[in-house]
Amino acid sequence: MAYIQFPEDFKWGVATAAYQIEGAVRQGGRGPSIWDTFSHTPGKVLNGDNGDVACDSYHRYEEDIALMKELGVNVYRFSVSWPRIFPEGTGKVNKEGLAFYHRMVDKLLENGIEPMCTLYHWDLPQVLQDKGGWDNRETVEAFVAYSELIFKEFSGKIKSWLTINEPWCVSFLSNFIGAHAPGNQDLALAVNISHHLLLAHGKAVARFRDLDIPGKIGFAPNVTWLEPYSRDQEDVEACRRGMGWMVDWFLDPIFTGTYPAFMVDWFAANQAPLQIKDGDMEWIKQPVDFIGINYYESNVGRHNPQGGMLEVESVDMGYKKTDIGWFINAEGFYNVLTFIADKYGEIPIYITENGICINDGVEDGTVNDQRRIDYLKGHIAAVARSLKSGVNIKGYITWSLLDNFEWAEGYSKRFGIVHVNYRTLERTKKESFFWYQKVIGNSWLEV
Ligand SMILES: N=NNCCOCCOc1ccc(-c2cn(C[C@@H]3NC[C@@H](O)[C@H]3O)nn2)cc1
Repeated sequence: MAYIQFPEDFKWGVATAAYQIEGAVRQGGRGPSIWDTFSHTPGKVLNGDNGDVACDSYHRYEEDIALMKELGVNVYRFSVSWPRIFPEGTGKVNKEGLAFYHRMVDKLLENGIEPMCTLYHWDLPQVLQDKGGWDNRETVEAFVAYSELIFKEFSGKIKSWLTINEPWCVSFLSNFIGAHAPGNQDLALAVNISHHLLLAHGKAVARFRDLDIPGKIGFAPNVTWLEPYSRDQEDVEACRRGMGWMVDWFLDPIFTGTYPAFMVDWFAANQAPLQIKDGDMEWIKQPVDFIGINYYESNVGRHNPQGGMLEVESVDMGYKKTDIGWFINAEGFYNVLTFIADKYGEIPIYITENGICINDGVEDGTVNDQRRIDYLKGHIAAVARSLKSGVNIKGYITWSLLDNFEWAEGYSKRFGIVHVNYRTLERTKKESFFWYQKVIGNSWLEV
């Protein structure tokens, strides 16, 4: 049996997010978020599911941390629920909310697990949405004030910070495609929101520096790889647009201080002009200490004038699919990681999300999710291959510890290495849990 050994200081972890696991939405002083509103709007979430209870991790976090301890992770990536801290988005602070996260972070530290905190994982306070949400520049300032409070409150306890999770999902998926909260379908609005998200990120990073908070800060874009179906210029350019939309649009401004011109022009031609105010790009290009990369799938892309706003379509090449219908292609993971390293240099990278939707259930007390083990093995091998190619990857954090509320798919789609019975809230360690435990324990991959 051959082994791929990971670097001595390589970190292994699991990830979750507040709205997807906490529940207790009307407990502990929490205010409503846009996902409370969206999930309670008929037709928005499969089966009418919502995050009211989820995995009840607000009450069961000690059980979840015990699972992490058994797993052997060094890092736990979680998110703070903004409306649990500021029920109205700004103004009065909910002390019960702060106390909950102190209890949770203290328990992690007691167990030798490093907390990695995502400040924004999609649960915008509804009061701010009622005032325009991310389309309103006041929300940018509200995010900076919320970030400052959390920086100061947890300074010294939390030393790894992520500002915004998957800004492509927050802007385009949620305000152009409309599949996520708040469910708008307006490209110009989505482009403006993407700019405000980057501005909020940059201003929060600047505040982090000004406050001299110990630790490192980054953000977590979701990325994909689009392989051209042919070498026809039309197919190559169509794939460039698809990657430009999800990757370059969010990384170029931070690393170069400019948006990719070909995408600015494409959006303008689609009646969605980018509106930048003086000084915005200076804020956005604040240096970050690392980037979190969230990767799930890649596609083969082809030009199609009827292929949506970008005129690109995915070609089914017969790759295996996950239970959410995404293609499985670890080669694409390697390709996008080396693309990012080639374009943006030596910036340290954490894989902050990688995982697979496999809906296997519990049979005789076991969940035999071999397909998840196969996916994780192939994608962790792609991380090893990228490391060998010089990509500066510092850690791998799988999505997710627990089956949880998968947004518009509700509870029908399971990403966890631990199964959750949503009626009893019983946790059952899947076979992938034990497989990942061995990988972490040895910090090597058997191939
Ligand atoms: N591209 N065009 N699509 C056309 C039509 O799309 C409709 C739906 O699209 C998408 C695209 C992407 C996603 C997605 C989900 N996760 C997983 C979460 N990551 C953060 C964490 O909370 C996980 O739960 N990452 N990405 C969902 C839906």
